[in-house]
Amino acid sequence: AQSHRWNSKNSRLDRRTANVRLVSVGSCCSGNRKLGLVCASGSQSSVIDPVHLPSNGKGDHSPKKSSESSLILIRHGESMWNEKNLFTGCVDVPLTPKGVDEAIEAGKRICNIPIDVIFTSAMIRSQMTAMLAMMQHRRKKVPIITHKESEQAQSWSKIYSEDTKEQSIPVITAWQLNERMYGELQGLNKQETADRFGKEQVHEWRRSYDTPPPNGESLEMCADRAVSYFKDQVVPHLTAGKHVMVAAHANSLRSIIMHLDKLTSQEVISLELSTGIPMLYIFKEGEFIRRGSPVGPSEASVYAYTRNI
Ligand SMILES: O=C(O)[C@H](O)COP(=O)(O)O
Repeated sequence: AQSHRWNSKNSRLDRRTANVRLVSVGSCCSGNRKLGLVCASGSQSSVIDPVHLPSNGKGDHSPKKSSESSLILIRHGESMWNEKNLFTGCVDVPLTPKGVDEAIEAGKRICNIPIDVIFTSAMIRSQMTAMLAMMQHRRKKVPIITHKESEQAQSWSKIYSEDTKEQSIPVITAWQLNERMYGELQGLNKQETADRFGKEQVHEWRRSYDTPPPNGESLEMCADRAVSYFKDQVVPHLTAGKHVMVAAHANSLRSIIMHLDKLTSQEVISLELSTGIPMLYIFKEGEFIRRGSPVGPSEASVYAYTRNI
């Protein structure tokens, strides 16, 4: 398990949900597929918060309409430059085999959470993470990257079957969700850079809100594009009752979580995201409620699942 700190004024999880895991506990008597949470604290384990997905008798467990939507945020799995401890930013590098495994594991953790639309950045490490995670999804719908970069791209990628479309999940790629541009640090080794410029200076570049790296983006500048895109393009889907997954990057997601959790520029300094660990929010009546996060380096990731999804 990787170390993970999610310290913020709004992220004090209900300890009741701490250290629980989402598991399928088989079908209950009415034939509904019941999902529950196994509270794995200590030696005791019990199923809490059972969730019933209505069955239409054909084995389809599409969630009943609810006033809630789920939002999954996930940082890409380990990339080849994460492994080399290099500043990556907007350099488009792929996952390592470990990053592939992290994406597959993430998919197992979210395999029962409904997903209707996926957003990724324009970078392969976030797209690989989304696709690999979706290979584990229970509904086995096919994630399809949408192409609207030109009229020809849009017309040449058209799907001419409503049934096939029904069995697909649109994947929308957006440069606005790319990692913050690390400027003249891109490609440099993080430890060597700290040795050269000082640990405090590099920490300031990496984690502060308004101090940009040399000729790069500050978190604030990254937020200007990532949070604006989230509000304009992602939130309307949630408002329409669609369940959304966003696969992106450490800092583009830090800027979005800062917005969701209303973190101050001081609090966001301590917000760290591990590679490949999904985080769950519930969107309800215009508000975002954190429903799960990894609670610590040695505990299973936490998904407190609401009754209505
Ligand atoms: O761009 C990178 O180097 C990593 O994705 C994030 O780097 P950071 O943890 O230094 O922000």
